[in-house]
Order: sequence, then structure tokens, then C-alpha cells
Amino acid sequence: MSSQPRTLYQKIWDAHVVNRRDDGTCLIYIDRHLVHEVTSPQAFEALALAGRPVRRPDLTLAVPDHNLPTTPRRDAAGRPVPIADPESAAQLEALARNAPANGIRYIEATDPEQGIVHVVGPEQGFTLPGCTLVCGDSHTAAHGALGALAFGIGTSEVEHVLATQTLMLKQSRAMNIRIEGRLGFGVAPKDLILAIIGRIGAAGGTGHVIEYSGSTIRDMSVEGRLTIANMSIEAGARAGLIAPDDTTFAYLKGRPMAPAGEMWDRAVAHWRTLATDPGAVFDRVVDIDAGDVAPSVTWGTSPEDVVPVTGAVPDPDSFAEPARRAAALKSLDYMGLKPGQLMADVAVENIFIGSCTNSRIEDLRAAAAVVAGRRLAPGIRQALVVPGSGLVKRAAEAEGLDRIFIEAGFEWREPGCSACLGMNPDKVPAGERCASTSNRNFVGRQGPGARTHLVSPAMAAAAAVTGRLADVRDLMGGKTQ
Ligand SMILES: CC(C)[C@H](C(=O)O)[C@@H](O)C(=O)O
Ligand code: SF4
Repeated sequence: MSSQPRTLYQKIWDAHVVNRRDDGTCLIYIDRHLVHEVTSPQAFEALALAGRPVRRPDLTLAVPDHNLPTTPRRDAAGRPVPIADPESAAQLEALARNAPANGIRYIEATDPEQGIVHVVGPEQGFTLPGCTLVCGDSHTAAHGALGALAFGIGTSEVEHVLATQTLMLKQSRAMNIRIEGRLGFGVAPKDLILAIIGRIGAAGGTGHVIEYSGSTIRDMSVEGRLTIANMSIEAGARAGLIAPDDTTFAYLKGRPMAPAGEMWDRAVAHWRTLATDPGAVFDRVVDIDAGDVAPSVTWGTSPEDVVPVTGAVPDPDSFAEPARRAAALKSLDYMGLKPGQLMADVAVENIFIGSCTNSRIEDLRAAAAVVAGRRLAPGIRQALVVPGSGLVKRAAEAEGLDRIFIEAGFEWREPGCSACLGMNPDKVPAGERCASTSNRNFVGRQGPGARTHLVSPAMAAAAAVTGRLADVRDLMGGKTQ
């Protein structure tokens, strides 16, 4: 198209513009649409009322996740277990009806491929580099880990995409977060993204699409990259992107919905052209030294409220900005914490290992490595491990990870969003604390009055076996490097 050096974001954008208005608004073609039960019922209803068909059912994939209980899905006689909550049941039934009625591939709650929509997309090879991908869900940013321009949309936009396979959009600004060096011993991609959000703030990426680059990202697995891109939205960004490379191609090759044979070779040749050109200009650049990152924990009710596990609860007076100071005061009151309290001393009663941020096989392995040969600490009342999909669950079982968790006292559940948010029976009781591998620590997120501390899977495991927000490095042989 142009001879100017372009960013990965610009290349994907340019390749999908159907029409450009004078004010810069563009009609963008959408290659992939993921649908879950929460944000789709009204969209399907509106289409039906207007008598409009779904334009490209073959580019759409429907999976139930948010409302599903994570307890067994079939009874002893093999019959599907009914959903007790009427609202959840209504949404799940609507998806089960609407998807097949419109010719959309529907993964059922009892199918082995079922899982959280953002785990299923990459795992099935539905998510591909260079594609535009949307879902009525804010954590759609996750798919950017594979080099897809992926973002969350609202229910009316879900309807628009179902009807037209396009969206009206204005281009965002481009931001580059460059991360160089090696993550330290016991430091995970989750610690890195929490540290990044702590640094740039929960509004730091507003109006931008973030491209993550640098040697740390290049050396990272696709699963780690998914954790990073997933939380772009918690930094306020529209989307997160990582240039597709050999690691990406190796991950995708042979996935059920990925191209195969000659189409695969042609796809890879094209995907190799997508990386940001040398000299391409970003509106903002942030540099991060991976070696500076420690295991991270949140102390407040925004994902930007991050400190290293070796740190303490900050004093609200230490924030210069009055709004931040007021927010910190409120957060500490909700969280039941005092300024100066050491994070590693904070006792927790609940553990949640799961969510679209950290429920893939590498996450479960990292947690199991810490749990192996240990038991839940006496103060732990609930400890859930919720694999991100049925395929992750099966892979973990084949490696014996389920035994490690169960022998330690954890519950080994069926895939779904679970305690990431209070939309299904998995909740954290009011006033109790949870070391959680999810992505949001908002007020009431895990249930009314629940107190969430965001951590990595290994840190959640360390909390499970010590009963506090312990530094996982102390359980890994005491090494710090
Ligand atoms: C329910 C859904 C629309 C919501 C989202 O958009 O992200 C949920 O997935 C979340 O994480 O809060
Ligand atoms: S796991 Fe949590 S963040 Fe991810 S889609 Fe489900 S509710 Fe949203």
C-alpha cells in the first residue's frame, strides 16, 4: 500500500478498510467473531426482529462460559445438569438456540472443546495472525498475542457484526511497550503485565493500541503472551498486539481451525510480512527492564494498585494527585488493609487459579510445581483450580497435575469463567480475601464484599500453601536470581 514504514497495527488496519469517511471513520472488515452467552441474546433477537440473517456464520464461533457452573455438567446417568439460576439458564439457552439456528458453530457446555472464549479461540486456531477479531467481551484483547487485531465490542456492535461482518471504527493511536531482558527467577508474564499497569496506570493506554515488543516478548511462549495481551484492557488500551513469529507459527500449526497444507505455507509467508517495519513511528513509547520486575501483587481495587510482593501497602498520602489519594483511601477501607502493612504478611482464605488470563496448561504447570508435595494452609477455606478449557483440563490430567492439586486439597473444576466474576455459583464470600490469577480486582468483582489480590499462578499456589501472599521465590529454594 504505502512505502512509509508501518506498524503491525497500521498494516492490519489498512488491510481491513472497506471504506473511509472524511472524518477518519472507517468501515472495517471483521474476519473472526467470537460469541458468548452474556452479550449476544439481544443481538440475535434484534436480527430476528429485523428479519436479517447472520452474514458469515462460518466466521463466527459460539461458546458458553461466563454463567456455567464449574461443577460436573452431567449427572450420574449422563444427563446434562440443569442450570439453577434462572437468568443464567435463560442466557445459556438463548445461545444454544441462536447459534445453531443461524448456522453458527456452537460448542456445547458438555463438549470437550468448551472453555472460556479467549482460551478456546487460540487453542482451536480460530484466532489467526493479521486477522481482525471481535467479541462482546472486554478481554478480547488477549487474541492480540497471536498478532490479531482483537478488541471487545458492545451488544449493539455484536448485532452489527453478525449482520454485516463489519464495524464502524476510528483508528486508535499506536503505543509501543518495549521490554528487554530476562524475567527473574519465579517471575511470570503475569507479574510483568501487572508491573506494566502499575507503571503506566489503568488509564495509561487509553485511546491507544499497544504493541508489546522486545527480547522479553520474543523469548516468551504464546501462553505467556496471551496473559500479557489479555490485560491490555486493564491498562485502558483498545487492544494489545504482539508480532507473529516462529513461536506463534509453531503454536498454531495443526490446530483444528488453522489453515493446513499449501494454505498453511501461504499463510505463514503472509504473516511474516506483518511485523512492524524498522523506522515505523509510534505515538508513545515506554521502555521496561524485565530484570526490574518482581512477583507482583495488587493491594487495592484497580489493577494499577500494584506493588512487588516484597513491598508494603502504600500510604494514600504518598500519592500526589488528590483523586488518586482519595481512591487509595477508599480502596484500603474496602480491602481492610493499613498503610505500611507488608504484602507478604497479608492472610488469604480463598485461592482462585483460573480465568482467561491464567488458565492455560503452562499456568497450571507453574502452580502445580509450587503445590507439589505440599498441602493447603489451615486458613484456606476455598481453593479452586479451573482450567480454561476442556482440552487444557484433559492435558493437565494426562500430566497428573489434577492429582497434585487434589492431594493438596484444591477443588479441580470444569472449565469456565468461574470466580473471575460473580456471574455463576463460584464466588468469594464478603469480607474474605482471595489470591486470584484473574485480571480484575474491582469492588465486588468476585462477589459482594470480596477482596481480590491479583497474582500469578505460582504466587496463587504459594498463597494456598502458606495462607498468605507469600513470595513464591522463598518456596522455590530461596534463590532470588
Ligand atoms: C460479561 C462480559 C461482558 C465481561 C467483559 O466484557 O469483560 C466479562 O467478561 C468481564 O471480564 O468483566
Ligand atoms: S474469565 Fe473473567 S475476564 Fe475472562 S472473559 Fe471470563 S469473566 Fe471476563
